[in-house]
Amino acid sequence: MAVHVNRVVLIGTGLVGSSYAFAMLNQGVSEELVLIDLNKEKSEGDVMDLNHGLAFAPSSTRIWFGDYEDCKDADIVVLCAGANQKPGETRLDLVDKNLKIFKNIVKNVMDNEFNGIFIVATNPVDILSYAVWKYSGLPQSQVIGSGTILDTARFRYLLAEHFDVDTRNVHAYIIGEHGDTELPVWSHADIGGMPILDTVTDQEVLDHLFVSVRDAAYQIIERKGATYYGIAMGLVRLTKAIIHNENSILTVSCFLNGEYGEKDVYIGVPAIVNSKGIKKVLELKLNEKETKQLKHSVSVLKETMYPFFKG
Ligand SMILES: NC(=O)C1=CN([C@@H]2O[C@H](COP(=O)(O)OP(=O)(O)OC[C@H]3O[C@@H](n4cnc5c(N)ncnc54)[C@H](O)[C@@H]3O)[C@@H](O)[C@H]2O)C=CC1
Ligand SMILES: CC(=O)C(=O)O
Repeated sequence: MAVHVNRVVLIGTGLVGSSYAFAMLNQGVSEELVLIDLNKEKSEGDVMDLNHGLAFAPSSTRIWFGDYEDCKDADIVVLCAGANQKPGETRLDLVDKNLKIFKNIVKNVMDNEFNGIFIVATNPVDILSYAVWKYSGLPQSQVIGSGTILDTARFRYLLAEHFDVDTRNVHAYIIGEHGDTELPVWSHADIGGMPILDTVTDQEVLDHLFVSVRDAAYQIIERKGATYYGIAMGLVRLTKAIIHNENSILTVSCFLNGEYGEKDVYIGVPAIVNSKGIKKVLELKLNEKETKQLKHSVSVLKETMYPFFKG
């Protein structure tokens, strides 16, 4: 019997993509990593540079500059190609430009009979995940957006700082659009089994923590032009959940088909992720305020994307 060699194809090796490739190598996640980008020179340079680090990696990875034919045998295709936000731009402002880029990329991938899992990182990530599902014709379970994986990580970090505990002991989710209408699920946030709302009752403190999460990307973009390390590590976490068939719960952008009373939208919610992709969307019991906020987030996404998909 032939031994399966796991292969990840990364399309878009800019700041996010190359940080992802670096993190993949450092964590020894896949046996093969293929880089594709319009900017061939830059990508070839990355391949050389990454290969020179192999002697220090925890396990061996074959890395090369490839083309769309390499998608045929891939387990995962990670999409980081496209425009990023300039200072003052929202993620939704990128929709037109990046949808055009994605139509082309997804066609090239599917022309090579790809039947693995798509991971989408490019913004606006919820709308582009919906687009990848539509353009590819793959089942919804095989298209996963990074959703609020990064926002949730930022939230956990800021809460950990506030309470002076290890980030990994904070259990709290940001859900909704990966963008300005996202929301914190305070009703299910706990540290070591103790609900945060039992300890903090000052709404101003809670609001300040959340706003710092929601606006983190703007703060970073103002300072250094782009964000990439946090998302790169989040994408690697997601890749590992798929490659190792982990059944891990992550806040990713997935298709809602009645969950939370919503349909026909990709949005960030907790879901179980394994080698088949999205195994199950978890439906948190939200309070009235959270339910309203999620509904608003869904409607903003639909209003933005439907003109591109519904004639
Ligand atoms: N989901 C999330 O949490 C996050 C998402 N992002 C998003 O990731 C995306 C990438 O950001 P950066 O890496 O900073 O941008 P970048 O400009 O550094 O890199 C984009 C890359 O895409 C390539 N590209 C463009 N069109 C292509 C095509 N048709 N085929 C192949 N490659 C193509 C470019 O040559 C470039 O190398 C942006 O949309 C950004 O907003 C960024 C941070 C967090
Ligand atoms: C750019 C972006 O989406 C983020 O850092 O959250």
